[in-house]
Amino acid sequence: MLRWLTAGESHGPLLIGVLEGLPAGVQITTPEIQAALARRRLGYGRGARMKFEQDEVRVTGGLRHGVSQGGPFAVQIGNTEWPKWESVMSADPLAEQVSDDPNDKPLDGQGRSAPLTRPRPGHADLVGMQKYGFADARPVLERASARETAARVALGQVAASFLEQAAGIRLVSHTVGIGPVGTPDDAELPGPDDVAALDADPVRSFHAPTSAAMVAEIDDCHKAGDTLGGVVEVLAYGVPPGLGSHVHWDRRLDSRLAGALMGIQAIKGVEVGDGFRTAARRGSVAHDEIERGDDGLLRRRTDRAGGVEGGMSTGEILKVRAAMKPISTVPRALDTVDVATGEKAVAIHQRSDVCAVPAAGVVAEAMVALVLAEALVEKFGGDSVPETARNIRSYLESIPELQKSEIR
Ligand SMILES: Cc1cc2nc3c(=O)[nH]c(=O)nc-3n(C[C@H](O)[C@H](O)[C@H](O)COP(=O)(O)O)c2cc1C
Ligand SMILES: C=C(O[C@@H]1CC(C(=O)O)=C[C@@H](OP(=O)(O)O)[C@H]1O)C(=O)O
Repeated sequence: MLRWLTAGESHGPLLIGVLEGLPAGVQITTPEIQAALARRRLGYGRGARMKFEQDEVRVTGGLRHGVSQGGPFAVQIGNTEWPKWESVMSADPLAEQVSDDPNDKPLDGQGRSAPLTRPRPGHADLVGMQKYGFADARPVLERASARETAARVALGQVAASFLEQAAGIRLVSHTVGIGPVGTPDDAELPGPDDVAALDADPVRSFHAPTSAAMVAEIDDCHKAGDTLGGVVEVLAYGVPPGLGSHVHWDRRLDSRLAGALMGIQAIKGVEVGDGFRTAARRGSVAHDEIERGDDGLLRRRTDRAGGVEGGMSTGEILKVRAAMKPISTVPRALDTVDVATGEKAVAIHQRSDVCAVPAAGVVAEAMVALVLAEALVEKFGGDSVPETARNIRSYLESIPELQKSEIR
């Protein structure tokens, strides 16, 4: 069983990620995790914080000399902004605190401690205050913030290394929509060797004309004091048939992928394969017909299903999309109510991303890596990478000749 947890606040000293159940023998280094985190900070339209925030990575468990040891993998990601937030986010009571009320904030002379009482529509502020009994949105936004996704990307990089080393599975993510600008449906799909080119594109698009239109849309939106969402796609190459299961809803690979992707801040919709587009087709052109190739292997003529049938991977390219709503901290601030006075107000805004869709793609890739790694460990077990790899080989060999299919 593979499990993962994150902890830490957006403006706290650091984030923590723990991955438990990882086999021994995964080769991974701190600079590789650092590089994965740098990819998450990429993307035209991100705000001021991403320019100066340096993710300070420290692996504190599970790794020795660049190789996983079978125990829980633990990573810390320091927030370089922490010195400015030390008193606002102090874990312990401050010496100058005068009240016992946990909602009373001591002044730190920087204005950061002022209670946030003008909840932003679309963020977790208001309902989080109601639910947890806070008079201030600070503690809510600190954990609702997508800063937390840095920890997931660090863990996802470990999962991705395991997938590649044990099973030859490689992942790619790219942006397919920003606001109203979308990549044409017949555009070429990026492959695993295109990751560097994608990371070099300002919006992580694989289609040059669309990329330019996306950048123009972000510029336009920025000028208008507004924000944007969009759609990202994650592709996994080399996934063997049989991950997940048809036998129970919570064992289905598509259900687990959808849950993991919907668990990313601001994701409002998930598609597996052609998803909603398939719903508009007739059955004769909605499914992937099966044929036998000259090499004797079965294959699908198309991949409309996105590599999942009956809740199990088919061996075709796994394709999932996630739709992100526009950033809710809108510079031209939205109407709200000041819950300290009951008066009409505009929502809090200090700084924010205009568009974080390219970063969300990197986070989505990490979530897919974690789900696939969990499904791989579940199906093939193994306490070490060679043992998992051996089990995969033995399973693939055991499939009867007339049922053997291509793995793409
Ligand atoms: C990579 C990434 C960056 C984000 N940056 C911001 C931001 O700068 N400002 C903001 O208000 N929301 C930002 N968000 C979105 C909020 O985290 C999200 O709207 C909030 O958690 C509420 O969304 P929910 O209703 O889906 O939980 C970002 C999300 C992601 C995935
Ligand atoms: C810090 C990150 O994203 C943050 C996500 C976020 C939000 O509300 O989700 C709000 C912004 O933070 P701040 O309010 O401190 O400027 C983003 O910068 C990150 O991705 O590392």
